[in-house]
Amino acid sequence: TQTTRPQRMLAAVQKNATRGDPRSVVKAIDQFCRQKEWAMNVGDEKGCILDSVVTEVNPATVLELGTYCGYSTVRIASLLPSNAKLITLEFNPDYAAIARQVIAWAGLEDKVQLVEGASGDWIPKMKEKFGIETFDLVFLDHWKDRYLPDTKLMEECGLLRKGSILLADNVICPGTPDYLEYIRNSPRYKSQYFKSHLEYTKVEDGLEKSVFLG
Ligand SMILES: Nc1ncnc2c1ncn2CCCCCNC(=O)c1cc(-c2ccc(F)cc2)cc(O)c1O
Ligand SMILES: [Mg+2]
Repeated sequence: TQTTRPQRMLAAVQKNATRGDPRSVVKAIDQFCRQKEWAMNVGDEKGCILDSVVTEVNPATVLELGTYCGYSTVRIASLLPSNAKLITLEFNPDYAAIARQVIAWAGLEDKVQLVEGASGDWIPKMKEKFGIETFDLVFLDHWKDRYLPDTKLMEECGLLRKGSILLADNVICPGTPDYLEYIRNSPRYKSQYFKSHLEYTKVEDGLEKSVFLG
């Protein structure tokens, strides 16, 4: 029977990457996506911007919305200090099953909690279920029409503190116009656009980094 693209991506990781070596996992996925099949990972170009933001923030608590196959999960978790926690939400159980194996191959399962379900359902439960006060960094990479409602939800649930950083993928392609309009015009955020390209292509895309001012 036919395998899925995430299954073929995992096979490429298990074939070409070294267990316990997150950089080799990232490299194997990028090679698979450039040489074999495009896939919607944040990719190597935007991934470097992601890395620089994670390193600058040095977060103790991270929320990732939209795990997919775990590529950005591995990039982020590999840069976290030992006591830091990354919670990643994935709606699609098939993607989640692959992501768990990718994260395990990278040896990062102790830093990552992958939760299956919709962001709108889980954001209100973060404090009670995971003992989270606030998130130092949120990486938005899920349904593009959920970026705005989920940001408002995080504000309402008190999950953001003065200085919390939101980093949003795909603000140009596929695009998140309502989110951009809100976050760039709200007096409660200071935003910065990092121009880049849609993963593995020459199409323009970028990351929007926003600081919550409280
Ligand atoms: N916990 C949760 N709650 C709600 N939704 C949830 C979720 N967990 C997952 N999802 C559902 C997200 C499904 C994937 C989201 N990402 C995308 O849709 C995405 C698409 C492109 C793309 C660009 C140009 C093209 F021509 C085609 C595709 C690129 C990207 O970098 C993307 O991140
Ligand atoms: Mg994306």
